[in-house]
Amino acid sequence: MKPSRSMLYIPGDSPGMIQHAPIFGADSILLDLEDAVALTEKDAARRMVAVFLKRFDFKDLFVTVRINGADTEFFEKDLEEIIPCAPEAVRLPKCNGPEDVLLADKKITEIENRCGLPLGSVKIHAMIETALGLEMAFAIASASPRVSALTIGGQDFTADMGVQKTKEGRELFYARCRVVAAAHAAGVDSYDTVWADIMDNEGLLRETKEIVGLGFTGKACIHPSQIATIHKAFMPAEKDLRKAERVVEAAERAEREGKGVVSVDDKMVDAPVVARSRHLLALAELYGLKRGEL
Ligand SMILES: CC(=O)SCCNC(=O)CCNC(=O)[C@H](O)C(C)(C)COP(=O)(O)OP(=O)(O)OC[C@H]1O[C@@H](n2cnc3c(N)ncnc32)[C@H](O)[C@@H]1OP(=O)(O)O
Ligand SMILES: O=C([O-])CC(=O)C(=O)O
Ligand SMILES: [Mg+2]
Repeated sequence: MKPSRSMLYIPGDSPGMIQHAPIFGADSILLDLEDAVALTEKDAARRMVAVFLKRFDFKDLFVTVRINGADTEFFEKDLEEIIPCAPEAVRLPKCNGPEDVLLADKKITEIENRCGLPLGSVKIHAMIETALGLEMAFAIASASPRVSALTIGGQDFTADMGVQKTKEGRELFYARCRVVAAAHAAGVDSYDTVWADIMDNEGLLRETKEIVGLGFTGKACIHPSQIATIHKAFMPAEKDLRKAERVVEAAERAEREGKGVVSVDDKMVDAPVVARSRHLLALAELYGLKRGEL
């Protein structure tokens, strides 16, 4: 298993940015054909992204492409040109219900068949960007086995709701909770929305710690300088890891000694506490902390 904490957006019509993608240290990248690309550049961007997917060595980066929405004239063309190049996933913006996923799924299946690609190999990351999409979040996440992540687009969601997007993010709190729970219930990953202020990495760190606390498995970003901050926020705090180690040790000792319940730091340790502790230790290891390094 590889970490999937950071996903860097790169405009699909910026070859200079795309060619540097492997050096930034992101876990994944998102070549954008949607809102980062002007209407007049849509065809050129699509062609450019297809050429990069075919010819460029992205090393071990997880490469996804954000196509244009099912309600646009670009949707079919995007799928026709991008799927044969076999990106790991396509991000589907503005999903309002399972029918949007099913439409993309059907088209992708046709193209995979035609091109001799393994069926189901190109995944869908479905974006929740409207109030209607939010109400349908679980149905969207479970519409097809091709969906491997739900993501929230905070700019579009707040625009749809007619509210302002703030750094504190109260207006997104319910939507974030609902998206992350729907994703988890469907057994898929969850990506939080971008932090728009590229000069304010302190704010990004605070926000990322919050969304990690809600259970998101990753966060999108728009600038290479945001990647390290996101990774820092995903790493569990040292004091929490030390506590988790004590909990797991105590639980293993109790099991050897045939005891049901033990206490650590004067607090009862039961099965969910042990499960959470093991999960935290596993995450730290996934994010690069070696055993015994604490
Ligand atoms: C609401 C939404 O849908 S958000 C998602 C869509 N938006 C995007 O994809 C935007 C992605 N980000 C960007 O395009 C840019 O970061 C911008 C326009 C916000 C700022 O760009 P710049 O003003 O060039 O930033 P800056 O001067 O700090 O860039 C420094 C270097 O990083 C590069 N860089 C900046 N952003 C990125 C990026 N996302 N990916 C790769 N390289 C990047 C620049 O090309 C520049 O490289 P250079 O030194 O070789 O010339
Ligand atoms: O993925 C994101 O956060 C960017 C986006 O489309 C939005 O905020 O509407
Ligand atoms: Mg959006």
